[in-house]
Amino acid sequence: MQIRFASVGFRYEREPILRDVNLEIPAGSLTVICGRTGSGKSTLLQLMAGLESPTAGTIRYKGAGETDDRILPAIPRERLAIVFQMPEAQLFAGTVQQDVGFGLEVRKVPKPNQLPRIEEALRRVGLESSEFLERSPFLLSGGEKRRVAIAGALVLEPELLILDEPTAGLDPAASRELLGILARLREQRMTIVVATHDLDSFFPLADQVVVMEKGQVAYAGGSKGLLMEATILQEAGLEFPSAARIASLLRKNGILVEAPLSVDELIESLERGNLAEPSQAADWELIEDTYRSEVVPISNRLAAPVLNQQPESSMLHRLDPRMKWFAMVSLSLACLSVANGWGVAASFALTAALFRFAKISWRRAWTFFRPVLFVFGFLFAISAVTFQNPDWSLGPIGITWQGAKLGGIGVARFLLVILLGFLFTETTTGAPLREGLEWAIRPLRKVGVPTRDISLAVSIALQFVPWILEKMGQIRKALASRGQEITGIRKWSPRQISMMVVPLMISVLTLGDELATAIESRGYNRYVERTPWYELRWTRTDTVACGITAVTAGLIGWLG
Ligand SMILES: Nc1ncnc2c1ncn2[C@@H]1O[C@H](COP(=O)(O)OP(=O)(O)OP(=O)(O)O)[C@@H](O)[C@H]1O
Repeated sequence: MQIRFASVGFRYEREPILRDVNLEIPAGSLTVICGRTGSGKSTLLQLMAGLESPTAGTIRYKGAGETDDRILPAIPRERLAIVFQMPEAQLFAGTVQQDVGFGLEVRKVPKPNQLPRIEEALRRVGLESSEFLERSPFLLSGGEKRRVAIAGALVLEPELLILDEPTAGLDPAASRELLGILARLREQRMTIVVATHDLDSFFPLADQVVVMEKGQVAYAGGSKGLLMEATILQEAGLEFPSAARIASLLRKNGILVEAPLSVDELIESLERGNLAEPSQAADWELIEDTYRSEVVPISNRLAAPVLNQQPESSMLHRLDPRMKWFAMVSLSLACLSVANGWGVAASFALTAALFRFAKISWRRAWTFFRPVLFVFGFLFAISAVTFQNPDWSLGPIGITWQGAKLGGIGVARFLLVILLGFLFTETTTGAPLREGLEWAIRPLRKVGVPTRDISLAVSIALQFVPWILEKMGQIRKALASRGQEITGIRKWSPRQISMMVVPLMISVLTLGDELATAIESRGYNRYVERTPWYELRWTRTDTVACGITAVTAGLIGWLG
């Protein structure tokens, strides 16, 4: 399958993540996408897999034997498969057979036809079905889990296979096996796109290398061409592949080598042992020189990256955390005390103004609140229902306006408190949040309250919420990539939630375990005084903000 990006742009929130991406992925090729962390590789892959839509430009796909290229959804999504970073965290079924067969189940492939396809997918990734079909995917080794995840992508027989960091975290043997699998898939003319930092492994395999820098394509072309323009790799903050570094060093020391792309090629050319003139040039010049003597490959340096993705911050971000704790608690109490529509309206208006002031994007807030709104809507509905003296009825179910009003106000109060908590965590990072709380509750230490444990637990718990939501988004994308595309309210159906629970619980437990180990390994001791690395600093702005908050909280309390 051939893929063509034409002037593609993308943003999650305000800041552009990708800009003016023009790229062609030839059918049957293996393309390697590299770039420093945060340069937009994973985002590019998700657009390619149709899990996100470009905010500018188009992505066109042309299948084997097709005359015209098409955009999604005219091209069925099952022809594009993606395997995410650390896909093992997204395995969820009880057996390998169920996990690999998930995409077939979703596509309602008849049961008798499923098993041969699952076995074939396992064979393609080098797993013996008789040994693995009935095993739990959670009890496999890291390399085996990753192969199961790839089999889950291959089972729908896609024409395009996208892999994000496929060798990350694998030992050298597992990595080599995975490279062998990809080499075989390429021989079968599958189009493969890999985002990776592991240039040593992928350079020799790549038909095309794409270098991403700050959301733009800095280079797209052959791997030798890239080494001929070695400064591009340097500017993109990437290491040269070891074979290239060793080759240039050997050249410097008088041993001529043909420009190798892999260590194997290097050893082969060394065995031939042609001598070279010693050189005094700089490392990157030597690398360019070494590869320039080769046949001229395709190479095209593209638009110079200009993006600066510094996150925006507001005055709310800069306020002292003690002031923000005070504001959150006093405004939350005021919101909880409102008992009429005016109070509710004023509190929402204030919260909306604070969100705007803090420059929190509506899209992010909406992602956070969607699940909560569903629960609150349900609570509101049941508070309005009555079976005695209804004001209005639909069959046996009656509605009272009084119940609806009281339920509405109750739900609004709690929603406001959650909104304020969200605002607080969005504008305060972990260390200030913790220091501020610890300062406020420190006097309780005298009466034996473990204040340090409490502040640590609260700051971790508050930051767990956005993390969990982000994880849920990733799992939903993983399910969508395997054919489970659910939109609207059905995203929150019991079936959908049950499928997300297993990988989510595994992620939460793993993170909890890692956090506990990290805290322990850093020598955390609740009884020992530690040096804070965030210094609390109260300024005049904080005093003014405190005054405004107190007045506003009083006004809301009075109005409500
Ligand atoms: N769901 C999201 N919401 C908002 N911003 C995001 C989201 N996902 C990624 N980003 C931002 O987009 C930018 C590019 O991220 P991306 O994951 O594509 O980079 P990457 O090159 O794949 O990095 P890495 O090598 O670390 O995986 C980063 O600044 C990141 O913070």
